[in-house]
Amino acid sequence: MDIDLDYERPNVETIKCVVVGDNAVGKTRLICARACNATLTQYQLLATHVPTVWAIDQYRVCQEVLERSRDVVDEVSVSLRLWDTFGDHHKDRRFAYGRSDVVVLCFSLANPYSLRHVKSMWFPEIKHFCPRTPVVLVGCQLDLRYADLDAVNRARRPLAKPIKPTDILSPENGHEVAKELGIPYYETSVVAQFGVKDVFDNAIRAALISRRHLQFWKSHLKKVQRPLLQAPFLPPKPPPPIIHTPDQPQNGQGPAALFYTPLCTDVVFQLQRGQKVFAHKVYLATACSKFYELFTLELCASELKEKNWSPKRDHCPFQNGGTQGATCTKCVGVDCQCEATNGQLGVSPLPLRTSLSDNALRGHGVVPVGWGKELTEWGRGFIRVCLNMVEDPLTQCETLMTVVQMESFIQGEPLRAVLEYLYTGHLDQSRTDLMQVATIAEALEVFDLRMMVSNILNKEAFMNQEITKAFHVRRANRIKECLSRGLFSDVLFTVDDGSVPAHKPLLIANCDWMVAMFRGAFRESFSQESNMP
Ligand SMILES: Nc1nc2c(ncn2[C@@H]2O[C@H](COP(=O)(O)OP(=O)(O)OP(=O)(O)O)[C@@H](O)[C@H]2O)c(=O)[nH]1
Repeated sequence: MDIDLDYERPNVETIKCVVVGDNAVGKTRLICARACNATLTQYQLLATHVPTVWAIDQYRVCQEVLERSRDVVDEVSVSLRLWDTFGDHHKDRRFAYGRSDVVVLCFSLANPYSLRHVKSMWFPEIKHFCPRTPVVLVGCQLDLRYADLDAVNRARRPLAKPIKPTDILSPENGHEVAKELGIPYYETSVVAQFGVKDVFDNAIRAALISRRHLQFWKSHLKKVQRPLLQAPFLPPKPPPPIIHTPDQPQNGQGPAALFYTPLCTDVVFQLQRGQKVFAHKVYLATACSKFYELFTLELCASELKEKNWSPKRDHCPFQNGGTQGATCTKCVGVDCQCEATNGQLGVSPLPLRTSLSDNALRGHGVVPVGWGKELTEWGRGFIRVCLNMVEDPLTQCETLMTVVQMESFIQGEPLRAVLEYLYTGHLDQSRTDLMQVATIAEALEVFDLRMMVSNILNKEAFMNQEITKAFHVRRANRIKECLSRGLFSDVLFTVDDGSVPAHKPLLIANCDWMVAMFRGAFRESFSQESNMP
C-alpha cells in the first residue's frame, strides 16, 4: 500500500536528513526513536544489537511513521525523512548523500574511536559528497556516561568488547570536535528519549536556514532560527550505596579487640564490689534482643521528677535562647525551663538510645546517680538503668554513658565472656567457668550462647560453627537496619549532598583510619559531626 507523500503539499518543507557514523554507535536506534517513537530500557537496548539499516521505505508503507515525520519548527511545517546508512567505512553511501538537506553525524559517547573517526573519516566523506549540506554532530548513548559499567558489560552480548570507564567521553570531548569542525553539537540517549527532539529540531533548523539562502523568496522561512544550544542533561540520582558488613574485619581492631580496648564506649555494666565492664550499645543491641530492648527503653521526665532530682541550671546553654527543637542533653528533660525542652515536663522523654554523648557533655558531671529506671521486674540479672557521667576508661574524661546496674550473681569474667560472644559470635571452649557463662547467657536471653555451652559440655563443640555463622548473618542484618535508621549512631558525617549517621564502634572495628580519627589524638575525635572533603 502506498501512502500519499508530502512532496506536493504547498508550504510543507520536506527535509532529507542522512544519519551517518561508525557501526553500532546508535544511528538506527536514534532514527527509530524519532520516526517510530520507540523507547526501550537500557537493558533491552544492550541485549540487542542488530546491525541493520532502517528502511527509508517506511514513509511509504507505514501511515504512523509518515505522520510522525510531520512537525512544525519555528512556524514552518516540515516533513522529516530520515535516511539510515551502513556504518562500515568501505561502503558506498553516495546514493544516501545525494540531495540531502542535512547530515546527522553520530558517534558513541562510550567509544572514543567513533569520535576520532568523525574527524578522520566521516567529516571528510560528507564534505566530499555534499560539501554545502549542513552537518550536526551527535554523541549517542549518553546514558552510558552515568551507568554502572560493570552491570552494563554483564548485560551485553558475550562477545561484545567491554566498555571501560576510560572509554566514556565527556561533553567537552564532543564540543571540542564540533567547534573544530564548526558544527552544532548535541548528546542523546534513546533511554527516556533524552535529546532526540533537540537533535532533529535543530537539524531541521540547519536545513531550513541553508534552504533560505538558496530559496530567498520563501517568506514562511523567515522565522527559522539558527540551531539552538542544548539544555544540559540532569544526571540520574545515583542509587543508594549497597551496605556491606564484612563478617571478619578487614583491618582495624576487630570487634574482639574493640571490646578489650574499650574505645568510644557508651555503656557500662556496674557489678558487685565496684567492678565495671564497658561496652558498645550498637554491638550488644544488634546481637541480643534483650539489650536492644534495654537500650531503646525510654526514661520519662515524669519518672525522673518523682526521683526528686533537680538539675543545676547554670550549666544549661539553652537557657539564653538555644536551638529550638533540640534536646537539652544537660537538663535531660527534667524540670527544665530552657527553650530546648520548651519547659514541657513529662512530654519530653529521654530515650536511652539518644547518643548525645561525648563532647557535648564532657566536664559537666551534674547528673546524679539515682534517677533512671528500675529493672528488677523487667529482666533477670538487671537492677537499674540510667544515664550518668562516667569516666571514660581510655581518655579518663567524663562522658555521658548508659549505666546498667547488675545483680550480684552476674560476675565480671563470665559476663565478659558473654559480651565478647555478642561482639564476635565466638566462645572459648577451654574456659573453666562455662556453667557461669551459661547462667548469665540464660538470664540475658542469649539462647544461642547457652546452646554453645551445652554443645561444648556434650562434646559436640563442632556444632558451634553453625551457631557462629547464623550469628553473623543475623547481626549483619540488624546492623544494616541500625545503619538505615541511624539507631544508636554517635557520629554524623556531613557530605556535599547531605549527612550520614554512623557508629564509631563499627567504624573503628573495621578500619584503621577510623581508629586514628576517633582515638582521641585530634580535636575532632570527640566531635559528633565530621565534614568529609
Ligand atoms: N545504552 C544505550 N544503548 C544504545 C543507545 N542507542 C543504541 N544503543 C545500543 O547500541 C547498539 C547499536 O545500536 P544501533 O542503533 O543498531 O547502531 P547503528 O549505529 O545503527 O549500528 P550499525 O547498524 O551497525 O551501523 C545496540 O545494541 C543498541 O541497543 C542508547 O541511547 N543507549
